[in-house]
Amino acid sequence: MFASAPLQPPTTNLGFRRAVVSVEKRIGRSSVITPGSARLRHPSPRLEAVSRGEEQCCDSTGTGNNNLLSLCLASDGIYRSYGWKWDPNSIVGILQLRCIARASPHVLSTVGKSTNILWHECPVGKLDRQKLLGQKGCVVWITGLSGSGKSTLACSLSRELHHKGYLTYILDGDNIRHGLNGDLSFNAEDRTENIRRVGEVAKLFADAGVICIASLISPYRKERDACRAIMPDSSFIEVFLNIPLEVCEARDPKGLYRLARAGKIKGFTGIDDPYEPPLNCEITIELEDGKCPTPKAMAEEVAFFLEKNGFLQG
Ligand SMILES: Nc1ncnc2c1ncn2[C@@H]1O[C@H](COP(=O)(O)OS(=O)(=O)O)[C@@H](OP(=O)(O)O)[C@H]1O
Ligand SMILES: Nc1ncnc2c1ncn2[C@@H]1O[C@H](COP(=O)(O)OP(=O)(O)O)[C@@H](O)[C@H]1O
Repeated sequence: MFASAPLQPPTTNLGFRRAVVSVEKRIGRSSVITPGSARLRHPSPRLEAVSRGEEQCCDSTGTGNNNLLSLCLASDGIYRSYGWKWDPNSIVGILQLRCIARASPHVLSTVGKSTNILWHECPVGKLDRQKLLGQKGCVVWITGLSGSGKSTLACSLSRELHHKGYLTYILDGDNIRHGLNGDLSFNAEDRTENIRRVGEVAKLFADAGVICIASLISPYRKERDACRAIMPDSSFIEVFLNIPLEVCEARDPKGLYRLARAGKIKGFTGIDDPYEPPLNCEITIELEDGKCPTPKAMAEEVAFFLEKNGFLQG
């Protein structure tokens, strides 16, 4: 059941600090093979940190071989790992490793232009918040042309989930540009930054346990994929509103296509600026018999996906 291939001493990436982990002993029915190596049996485990006592939990992703560990930084400055649930829906196995890391607890780091910074952990973790809310934080990322119905779907989904007792929050491109991203234009560089920032904010909402609905054109595949990449496994749900340009243009609720066609807006998505459709998104919504599904039907499709994938339980 457990592959016997020797692993590297698991180097657990805590983002700003790297801790070389040596396995101390095996507890329970899972998976430590030899000192200095550990292997988890689930091919792609979705690990959730279980916060213990007064220790601080660090969500972390191990490198290589699916060798994922989450570590707790205890007050004595030693990292230890405890029991993890594999899968939030069905506990197919409890891993109970006990690891000790040789690492300094106070390693300052540099991220971009931020020097000498230290990540602070809190004993109240994501799992605790999810239990409290009875849902799992995630990002529903709605992408599509202007006028494709992103805001309509976002509102409809939010309403549907809210009525069922789930906490949602919408990050709408138009709205965010009224505040946080008001310094950004629509040139490629600024759109990239727009998407990056919304991705980071969405990640925080998801970490808070909220079902975060991000609706922005987000025309570039690379940037959407980058947002996906910063999210924990499978909690980024990309919804492509694949509504043809002709339909969006006919709707033109803000008159922007008309202005773009008249050359009064330069670099308008779909007219003289590119839109790169997703290649591998979770949900695609498109015309059926030439008609767009109703906002309610679109929302129900997304809500069904969330339900089926365990996001609507703590
Ligand atoms: N040049 C150009 N191209 C596309 N859209 C434009 C442009 N200029 C202004 N608008 C208005 O801005 C809204 C899109 O903002 P986003 O933040 O979602 O765009 S992006 O993701 O940065 O591409 C978009 O809103 P939606 O129609 O809701 O998509 C437009 O109202
Ligand atoms: N499923 C739908 N069926 C019919 N009309 C829709 C649908 N979704 C949106 N619309 C209409 O299309 C227009 C653009 O929708 P909107 O949500 O503002 O798009 P976006 O946020 O992508 O720009 C609005 O007038 C809206 O009422």
